[in-house]
Amino acid sequence: AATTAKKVTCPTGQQTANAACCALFPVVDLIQTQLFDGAECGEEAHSALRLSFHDAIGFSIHGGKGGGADGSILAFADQETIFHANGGIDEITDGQTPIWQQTNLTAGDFVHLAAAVGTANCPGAPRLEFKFGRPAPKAPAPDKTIPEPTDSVSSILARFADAGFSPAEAVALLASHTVAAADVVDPNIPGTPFDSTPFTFDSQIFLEVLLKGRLFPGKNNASAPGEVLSPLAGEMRLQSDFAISQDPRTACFWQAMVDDQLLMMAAFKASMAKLQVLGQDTSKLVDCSDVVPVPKPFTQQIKYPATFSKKDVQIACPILPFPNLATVAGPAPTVPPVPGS
Ligand code: HEM
Ligand SMILES: [Ca+2]
Repeated sequence: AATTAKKVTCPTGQQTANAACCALFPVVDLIQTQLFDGAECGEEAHSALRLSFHDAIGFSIHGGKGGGADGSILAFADQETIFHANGGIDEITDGQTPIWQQTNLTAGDFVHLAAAVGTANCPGAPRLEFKFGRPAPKAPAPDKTIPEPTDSVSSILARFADAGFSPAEAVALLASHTVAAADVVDPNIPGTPFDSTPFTFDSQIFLEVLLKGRLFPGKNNASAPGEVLSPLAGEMRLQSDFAISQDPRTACFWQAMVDDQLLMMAAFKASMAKLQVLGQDTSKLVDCSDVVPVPKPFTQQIKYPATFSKKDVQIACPILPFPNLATVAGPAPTVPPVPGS
């Protein structure tokens, strides 16, 4: 039988496996009230997750790049937010800075705790790990470490490999785009989501990116660099997501996620655990994962958006069967923007 782990009760009443983690419960509350409008999976939670990626990926397993998941993007925001790939990131660094300054956390601990808490606000998300104790960042990350939607699959996979991630792990991390919207790809239509359910951590993103494209969400069908035809009005499809869904090196990892909530959750959790300690000496970090809120589950089968069916799927994985999914009734939807930008 499993042994019951010993827990300590914190002055605030919560329990944790390690007394050092007690200091984090008030920070989690602060983040929820001041940053996430009371535990919402809204624009700020989405942006906090994106921020953790843009912070951590400035790292190479071969050395010579940045400090990884060290919070440099927050501490040196004036320098890193200028990078082209960080377009729009200043909104969340500006939002986090005054809240971070109310805490005793280093920038790295704050950025990666906020990402874990924000993700937990999204139903269907896995409960991400949180490791505590990153030292203060030494320097900003160099430019050109963050993949862009105009990049080729080869260049994206090469960048992920350089940071220590396999193609399967890169696809797993892209589950993040299930709770995501674009503000700056087409600046005329801020808050344009990547799937029809940007407040739910479901596998809808993996399905919708495979559907035949029909339109651009821009005014008068205008397109912008980095996007390709999307299946739904009001929805944006990143060129990189589509290319990765179709490339023989990644297509089967992509398709395997469609309607496999548990696979997606487990793969995303494992890859995020790696991402959020990139460049850190993990032997010096304390496991404070039990301060991260437990996300609400998502247990439904996903569905084709109304009017879509299997005939609209651009299947690129010849070896896996495609799941049988129902179609939502009614006319094709228009996906509303994510408010708050
Ligand atoms: C191939 C790699 C990737 C590319 C090219 C890419 C590109 C983008 C772009 C262009 C946007 C929209 C930015 C805007 O216009 O506001 C975006 C949003 C986002 N990305 Fe990625 N991304 C990648 C990987 C990731 C990863 C690995 C994560 C997290 C683990 C992530 C999390 C997010 C989130 C959560 C948003 C939504 C932010 C919001 O709604 O405010 N992305 N991504
Ligand atoms: Ca979604």
